[in-house]
Amino acid sequence: MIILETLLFFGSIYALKMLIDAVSITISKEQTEVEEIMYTLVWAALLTICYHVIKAFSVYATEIQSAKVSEHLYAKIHEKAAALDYSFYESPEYFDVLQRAKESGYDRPHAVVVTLFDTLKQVLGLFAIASVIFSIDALLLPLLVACMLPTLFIRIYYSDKLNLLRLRHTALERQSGYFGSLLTSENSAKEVRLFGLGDHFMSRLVDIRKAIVGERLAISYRRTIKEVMATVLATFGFFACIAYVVWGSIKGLVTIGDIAVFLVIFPQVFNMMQGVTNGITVVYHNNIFVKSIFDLFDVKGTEKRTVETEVTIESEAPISLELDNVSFIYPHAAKPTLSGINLSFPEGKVVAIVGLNGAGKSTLIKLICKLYEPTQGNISLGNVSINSFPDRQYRRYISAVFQDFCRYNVSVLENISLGDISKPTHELNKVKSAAQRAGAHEFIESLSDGYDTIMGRIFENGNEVSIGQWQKIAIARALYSSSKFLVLDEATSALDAKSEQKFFQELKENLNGRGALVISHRHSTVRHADYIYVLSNGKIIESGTYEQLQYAGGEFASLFKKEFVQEF
Ligand SMILES: Nc1ncnc2c1ncn2[C@@H]1O[C@H](COP(=O)(O)OP(=O)(O)OP(=O)(O)O)[C@@H](O)[C@H]1O
Repeated sequence: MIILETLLFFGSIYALKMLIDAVSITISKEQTEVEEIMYTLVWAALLTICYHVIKAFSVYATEIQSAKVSEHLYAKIHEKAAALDYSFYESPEYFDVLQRAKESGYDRPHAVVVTLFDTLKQVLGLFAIASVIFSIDALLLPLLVACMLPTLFIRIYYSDKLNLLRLRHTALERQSGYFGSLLTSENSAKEVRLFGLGDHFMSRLVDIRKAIVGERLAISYRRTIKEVMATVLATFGFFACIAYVVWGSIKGLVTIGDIAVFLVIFPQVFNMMQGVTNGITVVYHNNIFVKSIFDLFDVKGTEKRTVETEVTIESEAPISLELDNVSFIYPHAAKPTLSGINLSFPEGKVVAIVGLNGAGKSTLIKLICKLYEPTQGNISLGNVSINSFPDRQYRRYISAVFQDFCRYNVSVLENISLGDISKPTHELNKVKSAAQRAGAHEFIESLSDGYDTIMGRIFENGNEVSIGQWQKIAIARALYSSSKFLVLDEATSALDAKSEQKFFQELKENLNGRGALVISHRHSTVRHADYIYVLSNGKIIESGTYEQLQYAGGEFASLFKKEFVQEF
């Protein structure tokens, strides 16, 4: 379409020149050649109409193309971010790459496509015009090109400078985004008001923004000065070309049609050359941003073996998840968080892990959920190393309620059924049963639309519920899955005492033969466990049944004695 559009443009210009020449011949011969004039006039009109029709459709085609490219890349960015290992969320460098890709995600590819087509059109148009100009005088063309080159070089030079600045500023941009979100998000709204932190965070935000914008504007200022100089130079050059052609017409070297056409197309050449220079600069500039997207696509997963073939666990008896001498050190951390952990987590049993803050309990859960690999030792499921399982298959065996569980702003039904998206969607009976076991059914029924109620306040008609009620939904989500093991990391911390007691009293029955790994600081929770491990500074220091540990009078007994007294 662009080629057709250019040919039509060139054709209409040429028909115009023929028309002027026909008119000037008529005047010089002092005889009227109406037929010839009408003929070229009709041609010029037809070509101009076709040119405008094709041009309109060409704009539409570009819109389709750019929308498709943008949507595709936008989807790919999110797909890539979701597919990367959890460990990437430990790395500030990854967040920088992700931030740059997200920044460039939607607008930049669109801008590249639109500008690319636009510039291509301008270049083809220039070729068409160049041939006309060439036919007037061969010297004009190189002169015109030379006029525009300094502007092009200056813009490319400063695009590079701005990009280097952008790379240097990514971390600052993230910081400013962070302080911005503290000022605007619901999560921080209460504390910001209560502690009067608004002005404090605002001044941090303003300082960062000043540093970012100040440097950027300083570069833009230097670029503007140089551009003005180059444009003045180019304009002198263009007017020198006009003088040259006018002089040629006085000498009788060019026809009236030629000079008329030159004067008609001259402003267009000027604009087109400006357009091409702008286009090349914009494509170059935006391409730097688009490169950020490909930098994200190039991020490789960790060195983990990727297993494709599913494993069959050959055991009729209940299986067990075993940790054998497992140690773990976080990337960039100085010392291990877990050392020499031996632990058994059998199907059908409730196992508890207790320990002080920072003992390594949540880290242990991350290893069990295969979000990290142990630095040493082995984790096996049904006597098969978990490294032999494809991630997807392994995670079908485990469901979890994390301390920082997700609050999905979708319907209650969807919220719970997200626990197992492989099940036929929205099996209301199974969802209800999970909600009943989590103690959530009653409050769900009291919501305006029951299980169809949209949760959270982000979307229209959303219903906010209490944190404890959100936690019950998260528990229902985990119970809805058909996994063989359930991990509960402080999963009942927001439940009222009555609900928590009921939940743990009925846990065994509600587990339907699954295993449950419970992390809790509460005595009332731990005492329901079949077996307890005590973790301290990343090591298991005691293990046994509740009675054995109380009797032993060690760390566990001293940890829970006080609370025991308080509770009763
Ligand atoms: N992402 C991380 N990178 C580096 N070190 C970490 C990371 N997360 C936790 N740690 C370190 O590991 C230690 C154990 O943390 P973990 O969250 O496993 O403790 P926990 O026993 O679950 O504590 P709590 O009872 O407070 O939830 C912490 O002291 C912390 O220093």
